[in-house]
Amino acid sequence: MGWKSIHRWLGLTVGTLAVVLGITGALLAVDPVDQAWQAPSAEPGLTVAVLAERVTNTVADAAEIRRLPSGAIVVYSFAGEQPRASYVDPADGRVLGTWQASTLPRWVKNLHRSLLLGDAGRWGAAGTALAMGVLCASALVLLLRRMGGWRRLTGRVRGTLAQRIHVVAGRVVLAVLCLTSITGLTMSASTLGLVELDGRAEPEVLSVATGQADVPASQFAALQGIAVADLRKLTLPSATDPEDTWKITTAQGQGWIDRHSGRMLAWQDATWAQRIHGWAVVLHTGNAAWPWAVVLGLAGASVLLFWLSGFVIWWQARGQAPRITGNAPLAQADVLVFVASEGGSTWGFAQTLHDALAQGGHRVHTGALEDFRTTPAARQVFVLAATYGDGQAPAHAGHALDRIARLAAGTVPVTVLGFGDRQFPAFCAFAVALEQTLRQRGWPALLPLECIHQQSSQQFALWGRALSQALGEPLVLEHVPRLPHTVALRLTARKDYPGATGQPASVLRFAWPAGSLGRRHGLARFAAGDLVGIVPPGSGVPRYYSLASGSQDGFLEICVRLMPGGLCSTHLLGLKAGDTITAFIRPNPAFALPRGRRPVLLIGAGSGVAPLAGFIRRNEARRPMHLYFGGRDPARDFYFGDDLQQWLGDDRLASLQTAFSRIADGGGYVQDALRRDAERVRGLVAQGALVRVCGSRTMAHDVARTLDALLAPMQLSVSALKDEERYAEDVF
Ligand SMILES: Cc1cc2nc3c(=O)[nH]c(=O)nc-3n(C[C@H](O)[C@H](O)[C@H](O)COP(=O)(O)O)c2cc1C
Repeated sequence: MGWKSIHRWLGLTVGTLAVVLGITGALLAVDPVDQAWQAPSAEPGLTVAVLAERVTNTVADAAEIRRLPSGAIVVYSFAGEQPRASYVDPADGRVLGTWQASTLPRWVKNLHRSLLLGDAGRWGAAGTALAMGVLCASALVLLLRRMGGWRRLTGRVRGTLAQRIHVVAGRVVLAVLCLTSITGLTMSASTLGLVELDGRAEPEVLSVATGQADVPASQFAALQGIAVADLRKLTLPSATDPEDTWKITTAQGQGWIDRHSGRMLAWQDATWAQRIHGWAVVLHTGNAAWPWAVVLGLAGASVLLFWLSGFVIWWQARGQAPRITGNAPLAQADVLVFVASEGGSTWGFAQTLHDALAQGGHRVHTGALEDFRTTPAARQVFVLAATYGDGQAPAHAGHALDRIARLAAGTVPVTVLGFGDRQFPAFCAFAVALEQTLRQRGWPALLPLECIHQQSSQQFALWGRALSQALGEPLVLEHVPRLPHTVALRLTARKDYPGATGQPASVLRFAWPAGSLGRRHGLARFAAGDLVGIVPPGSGVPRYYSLASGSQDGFLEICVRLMPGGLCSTHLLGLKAGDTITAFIRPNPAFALPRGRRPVLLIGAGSGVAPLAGFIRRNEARRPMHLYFGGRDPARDFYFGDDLQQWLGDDRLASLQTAFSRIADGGGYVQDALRRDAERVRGLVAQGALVRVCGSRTMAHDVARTLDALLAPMQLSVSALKDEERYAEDVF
């Protein structure tokens, strides 16, 4: 069982009890905070001798003086037969008011300590604390794996909202939760009698009358050397027993003092078990320092957040869990498909491939990559591998690469298909490593490695076409991902362009429905650079377009170029004002522009200028934004051209450089414009500029190569900028 399973199942089961302990713990943290405000602490340097004198002067029948961990002094006395506990001011011994152990109902403490089940419940609570410890340890392993090691622990967290909440909260409170479970276990060990704090007998000592007048407490030599800061409790001798002694307990131990002479009669050092227990209590309850109690309270309350977000993560993963239908037995299959997936989506693609091949008459077996093997019956092997944790394998396939590297090469072709995201510097790194290892070992391949960006169904379908050709069989890979809730959007305006190479294009503006999914539901907020998924009629596969507007603009705008034979672009370019489309929003947080004053370098080609135009439109703060636009012909594909001129005029756009490749003196490609402006580009990067690139994959690749060359003298590269989260691409 891996760390992930341990974490998941412990979290889902014992996690519910941990929520009870967390919430009650958070409530109990109120007490130390409350007590810290009730009474003052002793002045620094005050000795127990002086304190005892002051208190005995004001409280005639004082029986015991306690210093609470908060520093407040409480005196226990008797009013007749009635025991009483009062706060006193250590400055003069004045009684300040009645002391109460807790302002909370007793059952809260009992619920926390024993789940309201008495002794059996104490074992239950201890077991839960142990489970919390294991949850924390597994969380640390998973956190490091997810983020790609210690060095990246503080990096940006990616994933769904629930995943981000779980990971970010984990980074903040994991250490505190670990500590509370360890200290909780330490305390349970003594409450349950597993550890004896002090097995020694008390010394048999008595006060001896000297015949002279008794020394007053303020002159007790034994008490003069002890600061109030070290005091735990001071028990006064009984008024009626002349042989009774004073007894003092401090963090260091306990001592017995002659009531007549004030001499220390006996002293016992605190045992190690007592000292450790003392620290555990302080750290677990926060009773010695109210700010720590606040931290503990927040950490306790966060357990509920972990449980809820963990539950959502489990629920979502459940929906994507591998459930391959129609799986042929391994030994009989002529096609084997092996999958490495963290979030589960790659299994969906595997199922699509599986079904298409099975429909073509193949016997297909699909399994997890850690079970990689070939069989005598296998004719083709496919490996579908996602990359995680900044270039690493998904957790379940952590050892698969090493295993494959040790296998003797077979003769059956093994084709790798990677799944990743270009926003990561190590794009599809695990698939690349698999491909390299397989080729180095001598395995043949039917097709070279292909990497699918952001789970693109279109890219997968294209790979399917290449596969169909290579196999010499008809094969269509139409992967229909699970779609989120969609809404109908109504076209309100369009601006048409002749487009380059005879492919007309339009900027389409849709009204954003304020009611159903719109602004009133915070969930549906979107920003320029996010994606709108459009489901064309007659297909379940959405096509994604980058948004040129944000919800604050009050409309949704995209730039669409007609793709020859393209179902969605044909549908969109055929729309008239008033027609509707079916759509949903897919956030693209890695491409979003963080707020700030840092300059922004925007590089876009063709319809790729759309999200960049959206950034400029919202640049009300007039941060310096510089746009490099690449097109073919200003008369045909200068999308947003009029808007850009207007934004230049009102300073939303600081500068605009264009390059048109199909006209004389047009300036070539956008990367040529960057090269011409090398000094300026370096200057902007030196000022901390953020870079956003949007356009075709080839264009993004050429821009990255150009910038690598331009930045080399600064010992910088595109990959270094990506590491610093200053460089993001949106490619299609
Ligand atoms: C936390 C996290 C880390 C990721 N790290 C990388 C990475 O280093 N390189 C990459 O190309 N993709 C990375 N991705 C993107 C995933 O590989 C991509 O979304 C993939 O399609 C997920 O497939 P799965 O759902 O089967 O796990 C990461 C995604 C997440 C959530």
